Amino acid sequence: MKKILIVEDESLVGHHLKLILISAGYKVTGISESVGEALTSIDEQKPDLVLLDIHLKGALNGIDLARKLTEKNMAFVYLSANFQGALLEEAKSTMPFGFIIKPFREDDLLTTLDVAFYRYQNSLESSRQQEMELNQKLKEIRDHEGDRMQKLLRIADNLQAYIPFDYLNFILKTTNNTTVTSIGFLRIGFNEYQALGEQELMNVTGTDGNSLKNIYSSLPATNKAQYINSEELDLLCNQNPLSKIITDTYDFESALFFPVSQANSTLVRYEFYSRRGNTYGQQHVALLSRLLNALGSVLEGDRQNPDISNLISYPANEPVLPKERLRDFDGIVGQSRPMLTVLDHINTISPLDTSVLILGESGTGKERVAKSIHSLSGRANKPLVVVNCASLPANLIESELFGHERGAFTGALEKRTGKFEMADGGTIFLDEIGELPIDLQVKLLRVLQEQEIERLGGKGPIKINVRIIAATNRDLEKEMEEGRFRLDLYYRLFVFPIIIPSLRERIDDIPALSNHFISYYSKKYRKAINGISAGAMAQMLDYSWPGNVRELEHFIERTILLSKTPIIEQVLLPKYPGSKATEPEVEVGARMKTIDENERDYIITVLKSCNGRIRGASGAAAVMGLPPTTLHSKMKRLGIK
Ligand SMILES: Nc1ncnc2c1ncn2[C@@H]1O[C@H](COP(=O)(O)OP(=O)(O)OP(=O)(O)O)[C@@H](O)[C@H]1O
Repeated sequence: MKKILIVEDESLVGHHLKLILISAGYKVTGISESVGEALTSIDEQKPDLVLLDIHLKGALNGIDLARKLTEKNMAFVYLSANFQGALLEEAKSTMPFGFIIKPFREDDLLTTLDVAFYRYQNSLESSRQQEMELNQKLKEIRDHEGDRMQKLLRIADNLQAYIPFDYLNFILKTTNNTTVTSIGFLRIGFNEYQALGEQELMNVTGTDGNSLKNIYSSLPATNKAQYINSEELDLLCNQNPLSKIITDTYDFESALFFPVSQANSTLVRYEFYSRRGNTYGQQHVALLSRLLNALGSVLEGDRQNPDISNLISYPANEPVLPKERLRDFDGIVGQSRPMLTVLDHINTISPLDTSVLILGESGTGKERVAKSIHSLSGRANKPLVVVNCASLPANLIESELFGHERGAFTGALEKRTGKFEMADGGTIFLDEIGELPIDLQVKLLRVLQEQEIERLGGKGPIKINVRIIAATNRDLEKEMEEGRFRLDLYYRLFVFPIIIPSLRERIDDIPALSNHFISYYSKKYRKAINGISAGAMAQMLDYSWPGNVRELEHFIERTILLSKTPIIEQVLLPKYPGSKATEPEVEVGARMKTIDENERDYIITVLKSCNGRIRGASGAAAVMGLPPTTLHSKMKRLGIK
């Protein structure tokens, strides 16, 4: 019997809830009226889920309690009379497993709990599975013959999907245990990193050798795990000069430190840094703690040769790639920071069988992401069936999805296999799920729950094994409020959402996407066009792209068709966002710039848009998709200072 704790300061409501839950077959472990009471009760009774009101007796409220429950990895559902604006946002940030709005209908309460248990179980299972995989990976790294730099790099690369970072710094001790040094990996692409040993650190931070030695020797010994966010990071930097130079150089906003005592005592601490605020929490510390044995022995093989002088054996400043995990995301172009987060999510979710909900404006690449998840999953050799729910006439959707028997309705002359059956063993991609009529949403929910379908006019249910990926550009929360989308279906699908940013939010991707489409369409239309001028690129970077990548793609296609020069010299985009793009005009007979002149202009424009920064995820090299050293030599050749 599942156990639920009710946290509610109005005793009438509390007792009413208790009666409903008991008659639905739950065990109610108690009714607490304050956060303190609730925590004691949780320790004693170990409920499976907590149903909590936001307003409680005492100084702390339900959101404070929720934060503690998140740290304990416990399931909880909010219950409140008002979730408005900021309060709702704050409540959502604690990642609840459901919301119930007072007054509620009994049915809605029970469905929400049912869904919450399902989601909790699902997230638990996927995190267990991921943890097992990570443990296994760390063992493989330990047993693998290879140099230490590759080992550290592979550790960093494997941790990325679980603990996102822009920089992972390993603090290490030398053989005699007296000298400390560090090796850091700065993320510059999906699985591309810039290695920073002592020399590189001195170069990028402008610190001289003696100062760096002093910094290392004065590093505070941190023996406990800690995560640090925003303002606290400044405080930490005051005490930790190494964190200070790293944070100042790369504008980090949060950090997580985790000490590990390595069997051969060479590795002392993992330091994760992120440019996003509030990236780290108790769940990351808990994960690292569970991996402590694996992390503690991962460099064990180096016991015979614990000298770290061979660490920096790579050509300095060249990006390093781990020898495995080279992912091809099925043609997804873009390495901007928001896009790297999307790629990380794809990488994590693909091997699991969980449903995925892809959210994003029209033309952002939702279908492309769905294809990538399918092709990276264990179902890749089975079909991926794409259904656009918006383009099907309402009266045909059901037979289209579930199929029909001959004679099931007037006009059903032949038996028809539905899309779900076609996708058996594979994946179905339900695009524009927000358009699905409400009665079919119930049927879809049943497919998700029971993994079976029923053909129209059929004799009974048919078992199927299909993974569902759904996508929408609608605001589903608003659709639910207005009664057009079912809450239970939303939560079933929302187990793993992937949010694709609009192109406006990742302008760093515009050069790479443009070059990709230029090369694709110039080949397709057999035109010798191989680049775009700096001025034209600057205009493209300035435009707001309301139609996102699709608009960019169509624009380049038209430009290629009309262009008469080997380099696209000029583009004419609307001045006001929202107005229609004008067709590009091509200069005829004008003096053409040389390729070098164009390259020079392009590099200068990108450098300007990156505030002169070359390295780093938002540096010019990353924007152009070049290693920083290559960019340096190009700049030297073209006389750019
Ligand atoms: N990151 C990307 N890299 C390469 N091509 C992309 C990328 N994102 C989108 N595209 C291309 O842009 C076009 C639109 O993408 P897609 O159809 O996946 O968008 P969508 O979000 O599903 O749109 P809608 O909501 O209108 O269905 C496609 O031709 C797709 O291949």
